[in-house]
Amino acid sequence: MSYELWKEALSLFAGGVNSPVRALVRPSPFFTAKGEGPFLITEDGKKIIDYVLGYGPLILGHSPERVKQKIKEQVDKGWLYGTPSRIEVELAKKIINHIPSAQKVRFVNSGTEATMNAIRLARGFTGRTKILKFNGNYHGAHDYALIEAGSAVSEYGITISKGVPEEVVRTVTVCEYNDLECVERRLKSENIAAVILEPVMGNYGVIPPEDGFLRGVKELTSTYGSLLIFDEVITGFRLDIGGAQSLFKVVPDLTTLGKIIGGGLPIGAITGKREIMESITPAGSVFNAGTFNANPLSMTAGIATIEELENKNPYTEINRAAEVLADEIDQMIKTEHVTHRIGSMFQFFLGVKDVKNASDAKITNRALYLKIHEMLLKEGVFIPPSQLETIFTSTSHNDEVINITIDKFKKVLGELA
Ligand SMILES: Cc1ncc(COP(=O)(O)O)c(C=O)c1O
Ligand SMILES: NCC(=O)CCC(=O)O
Repeated sequence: MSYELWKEALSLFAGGVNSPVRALVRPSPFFTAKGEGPFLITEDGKKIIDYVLGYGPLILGHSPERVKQKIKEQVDKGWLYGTPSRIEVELAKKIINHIPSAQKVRFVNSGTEATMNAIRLARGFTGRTKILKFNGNYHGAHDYALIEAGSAVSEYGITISKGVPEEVVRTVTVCEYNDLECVERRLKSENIAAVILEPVMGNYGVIPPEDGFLRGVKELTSTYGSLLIFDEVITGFRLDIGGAQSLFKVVPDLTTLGKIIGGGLPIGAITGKREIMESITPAGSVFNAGTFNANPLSMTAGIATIEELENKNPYTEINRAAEVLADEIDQMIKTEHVTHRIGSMFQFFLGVKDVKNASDAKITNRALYLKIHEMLLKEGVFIPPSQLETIFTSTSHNDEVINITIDKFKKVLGELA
């Protein structure tokens, strides 16, 4: 049973979990025994409609048949070689084929590793040290990313993580999202190696770039000799098969990927312009290595997932599911709020009127959001346990599932009114 496992977990893990966002589930975290299509089946035998989807990777829902089959076939061939393999070549070709900025690829094991290495690469390539990031953007859990970050960092009230050295903090400068003037000021006055950003914010609720913001940052970085890194760990292969950069037609110098490209298995990738990527070891001297880099099982699940996206082009369908649900919720909430949706990502902000950056979003009524999360979970619907995370749809969220979800929202919001 979940509750007994939770009690045990509290004695085994810091805060009972292995990633902090998971501890926020109310009234206490449920333990999952199985994932199937749009559902999580808990250790208590409850079937729950899942809009968290592993925090983004599961664009085809849980355990999609073809991906499962391909993983099983790969298991028969072994799951770690310590040598190059045909499958990493195949997945890299798919990424280069779809992502406009991608000319070469380095596979790593998480989004965190991807942005950490992309930042080192930008520093090594430009010979500069400073990085410009945006308040509330989340780039994983390494030192250079844990400064005014979104997601669980902000949810737990951490501005700069303890343990990050002062010297490191001084190498990172921060602007508000959508504030081009700030970007220009910083690029002018500080010697910046790279600007890193989420092309659509997905770690402070969903906050889209304003018209001209991404293009403006691109122009400014090229004027001042800095590199532009799009962190597409969430948006890559989700907003479009070519990521946000295809959707907005702005091509960065480097792109970090993760989540969907591993089909639900651990993965990350740094990709970008050939001449920059050539600085990575052993071609260049910006060091990267990893026992598990380009792991055969992750490569296989990634290829199978991208093949499904190529063959079925499900974007209209998953976007529509999100649109129907987001619109219904938007109309049901009678108090002041904002709903942002882009493609199959959305989130609602309670008690605010206009949200264009993390400072605007900071004052949303998070306690009420959590209450809604808790009441929905009781009804069998799992939305993220934090206002700052994104609600995702997948190809498994069909009309029936969406309609059930709408009814559950109606019930919960009705009870709260
Ligand atoms: C935009 C972005 N970058 C990086 C990361 C870190 O990825 P990982 O959790 O795989 O380390 C995340 C995780 O959610 C993310 O959303
Ligand atoms: N939006 C942040 C994440 O998706 C990360 C998940 C985790 O840290 O467990």
